[in-house]
Amino acid sequence: MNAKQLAGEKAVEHVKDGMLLGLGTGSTVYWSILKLGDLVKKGLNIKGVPTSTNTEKLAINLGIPLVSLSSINQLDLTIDGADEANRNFELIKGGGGALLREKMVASISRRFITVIDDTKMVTDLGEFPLPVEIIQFGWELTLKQVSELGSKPKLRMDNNAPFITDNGNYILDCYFGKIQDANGLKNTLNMIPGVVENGLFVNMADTIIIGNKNGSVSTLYK
Ligand SMILES: O=C(CO)[C@H](O)[C@H](O)COP(=O)(O)O
Repeated sequence: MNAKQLAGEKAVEHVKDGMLLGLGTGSTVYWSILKLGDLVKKGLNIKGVPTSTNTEKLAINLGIPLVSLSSINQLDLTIDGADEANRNFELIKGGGGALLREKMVASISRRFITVIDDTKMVTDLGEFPLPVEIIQFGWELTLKQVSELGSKPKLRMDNNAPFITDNGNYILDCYFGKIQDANGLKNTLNMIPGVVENGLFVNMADTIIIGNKNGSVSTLYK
């Protein structure tokens, strides 16, 4: 079993019958969703809110009942991946481009479990370029304003055309170097008018489940 599968499947042990779940996006939480699909077939009663069209399709194929974000006030638990995590439980997310919906879903979750492999646990955030979702209108201006904060933003591409998020927006991938004040940077970025949201998740994750190369799994609680 690979490290992502170990972490993804371990997280499902925290799921209880009757829960409303946030379903994250990516190749690690994929294993959680697969496992949930198995359990639903065996009678587990859960409902999920997907964080991307990819996750929505996967959940529908597996027979996991879904509800819309607008129809609920709170989720019991969200399971989602991350691109980097540190010991303060701060995360960089958005490598898969789903950061906006992921953050909206995480924001109404009583618990948020992050599932990662051991390569993603870091001392300082920032080696992974921070994804920033921006609107298409005037994107070059937004890129300039983000670069003035001390980063080197690059417009994310997909086969020679800009990558478009599920929300119809662009993504800037931004190298800031070591991120010392994740909360400050998160708030500063979101004050730029063309920025919709960024991939810094602060005070959201309460549990980090790490799949290790040697086949073990570590769980960190905040
Ligand atoms: O934030 C995300 C998508 O927007 C993913 O959770 C993150 O990119 C990790 O993905 P993976 O588990 O495939 O490495």
